Amino acid sequence: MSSVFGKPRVGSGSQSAPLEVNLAILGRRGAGKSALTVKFLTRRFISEYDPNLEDTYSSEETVDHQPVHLRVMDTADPDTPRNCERYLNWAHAFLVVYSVDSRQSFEDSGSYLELLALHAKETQRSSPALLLGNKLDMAQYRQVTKAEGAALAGKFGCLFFEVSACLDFEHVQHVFHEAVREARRELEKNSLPRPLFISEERALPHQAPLTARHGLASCTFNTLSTVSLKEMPAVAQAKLVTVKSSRAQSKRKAPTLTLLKGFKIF
Ligand SMILES: Nc1nc2c(ncn2[C@@H]2O[C@H](COP(=O)(O)OP(=O)(O)OP(=O)(O)O)[C@@H](O)[C@H]2O)c(=O)[nH]1
Repeated sequence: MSSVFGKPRVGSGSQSAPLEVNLAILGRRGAGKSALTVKFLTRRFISEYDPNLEDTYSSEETVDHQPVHLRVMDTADPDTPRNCERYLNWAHAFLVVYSVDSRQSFEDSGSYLELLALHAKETQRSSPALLLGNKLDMAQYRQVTKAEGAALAGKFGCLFFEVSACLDFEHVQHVFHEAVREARRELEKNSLPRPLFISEERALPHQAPLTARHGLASCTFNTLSTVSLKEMPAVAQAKLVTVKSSRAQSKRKAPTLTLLKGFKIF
């Protein structure tokens, strides 16, 4: 299992091994994280999910003619984010989702973006985030304007899209592929040769864990509670379900699809 979650590889052409990209979907409960994930993987909109299940799915994609092994973690933070390090340290890119008909979900998305910014500062390693205003089909009940979404994204320097999990698949796919492109850019940047330093070996001063220094892994999220790192499950324990999108898209080839969050898709 550990090899499944191994080190990312950056390839440049279709001949090379697939690029491996881990993508985490964050957002308040009910924002539509599962619906978007399932839409992307299967082209279908499914309206009911078990909100307490968190799964990581795997899909073979082709982005800009390059094969990509994409893993998508559909997170399920309870009312307060818990054990955020499980995705902060795992993902190469993040989709932060709010619902255009929920002001509260928009505010929470801002807190998630702050959490990501703080983590990037702390680790000196930034992972791109994309902000998604979901449920565009519910625009008549808007509580968040498009301009507000764009402004929040601008504040954190991330891409912004309004989408709907129950409208066209192509738009949702485009957003996921944009996340792959962003992750790829970052991975390529990090894989550039770095200057070589030869320094005297010295014991590192004791470093307090990230949690203790900035309260980051404790995921203080507005008024949220503190979380013990010991509770954090290893990512490799996450259930991995492989959905090949080409098969998923064909009813004939895949009469019964792999279960997603306990739901059979026919
Ligand atoms: N109209 C509409 N409803 C949506 C859309 N996306 C999700 N929903 C509905 O919103 C509700 C919540 O969607 P989920 O996908 O379960 O949301 P989530 O963010 O995964 O929530 P948790 O699983 O609780 O973390 C469900 O009833 C979905 O059917 C959308 O784009 N449009």
